Amino acid sequence: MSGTAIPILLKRAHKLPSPTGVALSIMQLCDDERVTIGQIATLVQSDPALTGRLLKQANNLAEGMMWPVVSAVEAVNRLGVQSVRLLALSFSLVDQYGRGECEHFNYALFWSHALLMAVAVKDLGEMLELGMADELFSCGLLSRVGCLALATAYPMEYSAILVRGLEPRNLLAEERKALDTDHIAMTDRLLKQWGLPEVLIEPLKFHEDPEAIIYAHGTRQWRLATLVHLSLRIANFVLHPSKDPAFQLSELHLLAGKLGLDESDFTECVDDLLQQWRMWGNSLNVQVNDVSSFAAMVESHTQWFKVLVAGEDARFAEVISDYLRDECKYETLTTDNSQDALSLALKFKPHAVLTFGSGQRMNSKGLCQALKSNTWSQHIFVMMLLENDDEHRVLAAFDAGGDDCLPQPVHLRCLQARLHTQARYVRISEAWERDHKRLRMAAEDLAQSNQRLLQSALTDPLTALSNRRAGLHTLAQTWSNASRYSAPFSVISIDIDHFKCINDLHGHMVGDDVLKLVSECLQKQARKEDTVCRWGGEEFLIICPNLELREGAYMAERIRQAIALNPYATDTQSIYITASLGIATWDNQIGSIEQLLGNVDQALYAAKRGGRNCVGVQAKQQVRVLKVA
Ligand SMILES: Nc1nc2c(ncn2[C@@H]2O[C@H](COP(=O)(O)OP(=O)(O)OP(=O)(O)O)[C@@H](O)[C@H]2O)c(=O)[nH]1
Repeated sequence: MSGTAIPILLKRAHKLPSPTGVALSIMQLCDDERVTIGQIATLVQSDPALTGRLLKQANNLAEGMMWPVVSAVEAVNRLGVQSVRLLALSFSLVDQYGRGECEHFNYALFWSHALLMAVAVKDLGEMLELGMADELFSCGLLSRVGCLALATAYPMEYSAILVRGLEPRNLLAEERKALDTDHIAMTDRLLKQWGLPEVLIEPLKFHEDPEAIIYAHGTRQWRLATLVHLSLRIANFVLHPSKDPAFQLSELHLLAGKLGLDESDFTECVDDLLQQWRMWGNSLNVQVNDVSSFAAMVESHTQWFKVLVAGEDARFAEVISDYLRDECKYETLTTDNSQDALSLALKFKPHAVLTFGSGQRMNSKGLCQALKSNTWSQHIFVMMLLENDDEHRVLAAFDAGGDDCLPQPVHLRCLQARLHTQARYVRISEAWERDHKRLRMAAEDLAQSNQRLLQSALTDPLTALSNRRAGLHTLAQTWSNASRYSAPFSVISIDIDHFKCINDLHGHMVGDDVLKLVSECLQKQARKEDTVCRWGGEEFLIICPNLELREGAYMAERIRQAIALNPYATDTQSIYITASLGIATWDNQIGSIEQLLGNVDQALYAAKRGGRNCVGVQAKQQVRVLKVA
């Protein structure tokens, strides 16, 4: 957190969410190493609501055991001291912060969402063996407590941000701009303060943006961060349904798949956790929606799967089509001839084609071959319904490019099961495709940022010339070319004369402008193949490949004149600028770049000593200064 915000936050620290009463006493007591279970249980008993909730949680854990947990001592024993501490904290926050001053912060929705995340992180986390149930529950419940903290500490300011309904990424940026902190940082701060395990806190930082996860794929930390993100998406799916629930669902299944959860296990688990969410909602007085089962939601959003039924027997085609529409909620079309089937496939873009018949109007084998030979239709799943399942017919169906076949009479339930698998495959592969596209875009963004970073690391910000580091790199390349092809090259150093006086007399801003003016002048004078760089302060270097000493000396002299003839004009006066230049050329005798640069320096110093505004030339261990008559 930077500058001004610390005092503001410190001033408002007392307004940040914190447990009170019995919960606070329990937390303090649990932090004492000598505490006994009996002491904690006595404290728990002083709060009947808390006792009831802990008993419920302990009995959830004890599911399948012969005797239910009935006393506070047993509950504390079963849950463990740390779990009791975290649960007391969580329940206390839910009780106290059900309402508040921040106008556009929906407190009821916040807790409803948090509770659903809590149950999701706990249930899925247990299934994936990522931690202890109660720790996972508290971690899920408080994973976005930073939002509540901002609403509590800055009610007016945060309300003004929330009313704009920003996307998560923009919301974070706005929070930082207006409050100099954000809800992710606040969550991190509070959870550390409340003593949640560090291994659970760290992954929470990435729960809104899984592409930013820094952990290696498949590690425990990666799985935790992905789990919390999945739980966030489940809670969003239930509480903030989008215009495209089928899309949201396919994203959920893809994420679950990444965590190794099988689709039917996942559906079952979500159904179970929705039930728990309702139970917890009642017990904690948190509002919960009356949602239909998750399995039913999955079922009702499979409508997008489109099937073209193309069969010679139009009546039978209608029967299949009606069944798929009514029972599976698929979108269907029927036809009884091959030609129409192709044009319908082009317009309707079905995910699957069911075809049967080998008469004049409908040639299912021919239709299958036509679909599989066109690029636009190759991917369509083609199922052929055969008159019987003799080996010859089955092999011929696959030879024609069919993806699957069923013998007639068709068992509609079997057909449904096969198409359902295909629909699931299509849904996952579409989601995968989107995921892949997002990753590719993220990789492109990263490559561009890296390129910009590299560029800025090699560029002088004031003059936009190559900087010293880039200059050294070019020198090394030029050196290696010269050694390989025995092609000479020259290096010219340019140092503005009495630059300190310009700064002292006219100020640094003018000094900067003069540096820019000189750099433009150098670029104009340099050849295309030369590299002009800012070597430091008021010194520049030009690396000139394939330039002998004689021509190099002419070029240096030309540059000197150009600088001298190009004064810097202010509104009131012209500032005359001169520079001293040194030049040296590579030859086989020079053993290193440092030696060559040393020669250029000698030439430059000679020019300075020789009265400035002139060119020093270093050749064959001799230095001379070119004097202009
Ligand atoms: N405005 C401005 N001044 C700079 C920058 N970098 C270095 N300087 C100044 O450049 C001046 C260089 O001064 P000196 O090394 O004494 O050289 P000089 O005054 O040019 O004298 P001679 O080279 O001996 O002719 C110092 O005052 C630096 O503060 C810059 O980016 N902008």
